Amino acid sequence: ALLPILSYPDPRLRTIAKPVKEVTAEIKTLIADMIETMYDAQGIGLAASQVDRHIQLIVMDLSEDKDSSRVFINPKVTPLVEEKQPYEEGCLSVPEVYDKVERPNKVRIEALDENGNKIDEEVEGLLAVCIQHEMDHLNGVIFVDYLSRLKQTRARDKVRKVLKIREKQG
Ligand SMILES: O=C(O)C[C@@H](Cc1ccccc1)C(=O)SCC(=O)c1ccccc1
Ligand SMILES: [Zn+2]
Repeated sequence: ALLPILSYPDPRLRTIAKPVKEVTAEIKTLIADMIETMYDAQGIGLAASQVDRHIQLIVMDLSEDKDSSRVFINPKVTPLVEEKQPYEEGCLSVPEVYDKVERPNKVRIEALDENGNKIDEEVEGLLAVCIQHEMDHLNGVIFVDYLSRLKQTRARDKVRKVLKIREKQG
């Protein structure tokens, strides 16, 4: 089922997500709904925080054909390089706002997958950028927090405008 995505600056987006204790049937349903919602919103990632579920769960799919989704439960991300690189980011909770954010572009991801199997990978490029962006969501951080006050104000105005237009479109 499609889930409503919280929009910036909704304070619920600032909630700190709790670890997942057990991958229950309910959580497997949430995973499927998040993947469906991510594709419908044309995203490459989605954190549970964005659908108002405050548990440490991320889904991602960077593939062209949108046929290889990945699930990260209780993820831990460790930068593998000091140097930060800028990357043009977007966010499904801040629609139609794109801006450069500097992040390490090589990280180690430790997590569980949807079957409770351990994930321990070194990734770089867009996958590294995206997992850090999603991890931020689980910690109540949104990419606009890294931008200037002026850009944050412009982002708030833009989101308000976009949501009004989407409401009219029905
Ligand atoms: O809000 C989210 O977490 C999803 C977000 C993930 C993300 C994209 C790009 C850089 C960092 C994190 C999106 O999918 S935004 C929409 C999108 O598909 C996209 C935007 C910019 C570059 C590439 C993809
Ligand atoms: Zn986001």
